[in-house]
Amino acid sequence: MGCDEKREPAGGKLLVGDISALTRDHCRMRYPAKVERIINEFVMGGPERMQVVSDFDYTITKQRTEDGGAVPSSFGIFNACKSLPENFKEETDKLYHKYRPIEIDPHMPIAEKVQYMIEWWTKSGELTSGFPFDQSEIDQIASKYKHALRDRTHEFFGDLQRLGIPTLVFSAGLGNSVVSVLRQANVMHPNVKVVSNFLQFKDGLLDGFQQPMIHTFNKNETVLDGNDYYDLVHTRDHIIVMGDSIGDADMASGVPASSHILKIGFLFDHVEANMEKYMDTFDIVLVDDQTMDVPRTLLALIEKQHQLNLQAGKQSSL
Ligand SMILES: C[n+]1cn([C@@H]2O[C@H](COP(=O)(O)OP(=O)(O)O)[C@@H](O)[C@H]2O)c2nc(N)[nH]c(=O)c21
Ligand SMILES: [Mg+2]
Repeated sequence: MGCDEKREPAGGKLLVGDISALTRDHCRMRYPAKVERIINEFVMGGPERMQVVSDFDYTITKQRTEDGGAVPSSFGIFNACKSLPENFKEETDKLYHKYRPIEIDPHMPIAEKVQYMIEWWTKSGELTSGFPFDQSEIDQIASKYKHALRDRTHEFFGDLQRLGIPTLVFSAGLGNSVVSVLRQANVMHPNVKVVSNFLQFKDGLLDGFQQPMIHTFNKNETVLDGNDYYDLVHTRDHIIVMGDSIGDADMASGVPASSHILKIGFLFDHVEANMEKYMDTFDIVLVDDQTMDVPRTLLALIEKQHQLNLQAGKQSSL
């Protein structure tokens, strides 16, 4: 805690009880006072100290659509492509049934799981090898799902661009699908970076995934170490993390310990059974909220104060 704590936004300290998006029934917080403190830090620090880190599948895409239609994951979009070899789906399904239970096993230590995840992504990469493939196939399937993003996603990415806030979309899925959906939804602005597994080609044929491999348990800022994006964000110590899985809450691990991190979790499946764990893990838990309204509210508060500061700066220089 620095001397920032004694400073307050121009209109006085913000209270969570006065922020209507945070007082709605489906918005839960275990420690509202902590959320309030972080929001005030964010507002005082301004956009130049902010960064956003978001999961893709079922965080940027919806967990539930109006027409009840299922939204495929990024791997699911690839699996729906027509030119995959006959046995591809069968073989990757076998891997899924073997490794998925390990990924979500509540009893196995993470260190042990990591080896299995490396095995899974490696074998999946091997199956994704040795046949011709065109990105346009992914684009065609992805175009059907560009409307399956959370309501006001377009506005949210617009806010982030206007405020110049670096936004990392982190996915242990397939980057080619992630970028295709984001591009076709017109939100792939220059401030947006996708870190994920991208297809690799050799001699005109698929050759697995590019390095570094991003799997469930290294999906955090430590894998960025040393790359350009790390240089861009490592001084931005005010971080909004958004995800739908418990593991997503760790996406900002690797940033300096002094950072202020606000974790937003979207909870949809088995709400009762999962609530306790989500409340332990995320600062704000949004239950069946298929919008970007809460993160947008935070950005609006930051922008309002920023504009007041700019105006005050102009007046004092007159
Ligand atoms: C290697 N591999 C991993 N997965 C799953 O893809 C998920 C991608 O991880 P994520 O990016 O954290 O996405 P999420 O938002 O869906 O959690 C992992 O959690 C795995 O369960 C996979 N799913 C499919 N269909 N095929 C694969 O080859 C495959
Ligand atoms: Mg997800």
